[in-house]
Amino acid sequence: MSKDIWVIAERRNDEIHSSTYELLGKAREIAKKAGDFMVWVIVLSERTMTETEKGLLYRYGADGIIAAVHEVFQRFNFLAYLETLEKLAKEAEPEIILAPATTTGRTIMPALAGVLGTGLTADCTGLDIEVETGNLLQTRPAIGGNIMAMIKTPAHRPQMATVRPKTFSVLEEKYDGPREYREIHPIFFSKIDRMELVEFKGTPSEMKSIQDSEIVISGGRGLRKPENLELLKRIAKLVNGSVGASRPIVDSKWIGHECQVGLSGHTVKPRVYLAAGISGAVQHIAGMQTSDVIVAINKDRNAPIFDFSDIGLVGDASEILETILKRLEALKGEKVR
Ligand SMILES: Cc1cc2nc3c(=O)[nH]c(=O)nc-3n(C[C@H](O)[C@H](O)[C@H](O)COP(=O)(O)OP(=O)(O)OC[C@H]3O[C@@H](n4cnc5c(N)ncnc54)[C@H](O)[C@@H]3O)c2cc1C
Repeated sequence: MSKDIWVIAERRNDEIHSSTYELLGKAREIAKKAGDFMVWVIVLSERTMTETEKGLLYRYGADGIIAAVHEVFQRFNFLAYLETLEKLAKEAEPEIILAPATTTGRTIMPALAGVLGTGLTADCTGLDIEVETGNLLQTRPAIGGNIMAMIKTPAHRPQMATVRPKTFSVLEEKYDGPREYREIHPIFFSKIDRMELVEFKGTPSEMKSIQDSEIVISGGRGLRKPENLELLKRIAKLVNGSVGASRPIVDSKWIGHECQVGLSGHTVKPRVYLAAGISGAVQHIAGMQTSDVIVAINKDRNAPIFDFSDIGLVGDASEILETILKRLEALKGEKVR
């Protein structure tokens, strides 16, 4: 009998979020290495899935889909999610359960691990499998990001982990597996209406989120004053990118936490990451080191950020940013205010 790896899908704005496809890619890699695993995606939705949605999940690595359909899943409902996932997991007994470390994943996975009597490794940055034992090798930063811990769960099943979005890449080659589909319509036994959604506040929508952007223009303490963030914003707007930040300037309330890159912020993997006035502390690097091209601006030529950069510019951040801005404006032939 095959063993199962589950990926719990993240849905946002009625779509499967990219973090689900990233986890599917990693689950596929683990299944291939272990040999006898099947990869399932668990989708909790208020409606039946379309053929296009199913096709994408299969293409990106799923052998099968379990869709739990109920109107309550229109929004995240903790009790309904927990009851459904607990029941499914107790029936199917998967070996491994993975979920994105999003607000939903971070809320439901610890509770699910609790009711299943197993452990959870949160915010993993690497996953692998020990083929002989089937133990999941879960890597995550520890002690403020200064060491990487490798965690195994040999005595309990399922093995559960969350992984930050943008940590893994989606499968490049099309996967063509068995394509099983099961749909269930849960009946709830606990009082799921004990929780009421009072209000839903999305993140400010004037710019794309840093995790969804192909270009992230980030600033750190070397910007010296909040007004210089304006330069980052104008450059980001011209290149259709987003503004990121190091932790000190988020702590100083120059910009919101949704923009923080790093260990206690977000992980990003854009095509271009520009770090202006950021020293390159290990906790910041943890959130951006897999970006395709890293450009750093720093007045200190020995700043650690240059060890991780493809292009390094030594000089004053605001002066260099102004030059970049002028050049971009000239190239575009327009002035964006
Ligand atoms: C548990 C934990 C979690 C953390 N999580 C995060 C996280 O998620 N994200 C994060 O960023 N940090 C995080 N930190 C903080 C981290 O350790 C660093 O303190 C932080 O990243 C430093 O931010 P910075 O580079 O902006 O500032 P600094 O380290 O002060 O660096 C400023 C840089 O700007 C340069 N500079 C100064 N003036 C100029 C100028 N005029 N022009 C150009 N360059 C100039 C300096 O040479 C220096 O390199 C965390 C720390 C801990 C302990």
